[in-house]
Amino acid sequence: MQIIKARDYEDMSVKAAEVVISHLKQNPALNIGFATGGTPVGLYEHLIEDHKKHQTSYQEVTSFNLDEYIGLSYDHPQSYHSYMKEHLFNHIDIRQDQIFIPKSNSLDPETACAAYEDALFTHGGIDTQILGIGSNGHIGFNEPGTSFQSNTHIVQLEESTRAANARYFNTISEVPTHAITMGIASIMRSKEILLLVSGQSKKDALYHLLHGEETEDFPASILKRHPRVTVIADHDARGES
Ligand SMILES: N[C@@H]1[C@@H](O)[C@H](O)[C@@H](COP(=O)(O)O)O[C@@H]1O
Repeated sequence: MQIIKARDYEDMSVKAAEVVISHLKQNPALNIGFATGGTPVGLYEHLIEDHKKHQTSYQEVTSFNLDEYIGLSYDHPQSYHSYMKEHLFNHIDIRQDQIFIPKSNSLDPETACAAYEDALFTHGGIDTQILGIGSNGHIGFNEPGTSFQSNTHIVQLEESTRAANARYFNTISEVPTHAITMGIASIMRSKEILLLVSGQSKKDALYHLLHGEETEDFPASILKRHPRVTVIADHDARGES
């Protein structure tokens, strides 16, 4: 696990964008795994800025998102479909038919999960997976206790996760209780993983990741087994004085 030390959120975002852009330069047909949440917003801003300034193209890119809520329409402002449009896809030249986000509103979500795994496989898997981390160690929406062997699956969200995400909704009761997420095994099949960690609220999670044991009770701990993980963590998340 390589650790890149960033000063603050902005520095973390710039450094993350540099990594993604360098991967895109090496492989314009990169398969990118995107994350949502507050953490990668700055990275996406820098990707958009770079696209406008240097015409870095996404026309050959295929994208896969980690997760999507069940029970929100795709055009609900807090759906991850809307998030990705607002924060990235509406501002770059990615092809609509190359965007994959779990079809959480399917009549048959189990089949949608299997179809998502098929799409990942058919496209040759993810080259560069961007990840955030929940304060309980969740990655994607894989809550503590999720099997390390899990593929894309339906999850019930922990109350702490719903509470953390309630800031985007009017009340916590509006936060969905379930989601579809890529599983731990699906994430681990990515060729390279870029984990972004920012802020004091993630300090304990980062400490656990770096120094704690590998356990399904802390999903991110599996990342130690992956041969190519880069963690970009800012000063507050590292908790250094
Ligand atoms: N499903 C998302 C994750 O993909 C994200 O990485 C994490 C941290 O979110 P944030 O970056 O807002 O702290 O929790 C959310 O619930």
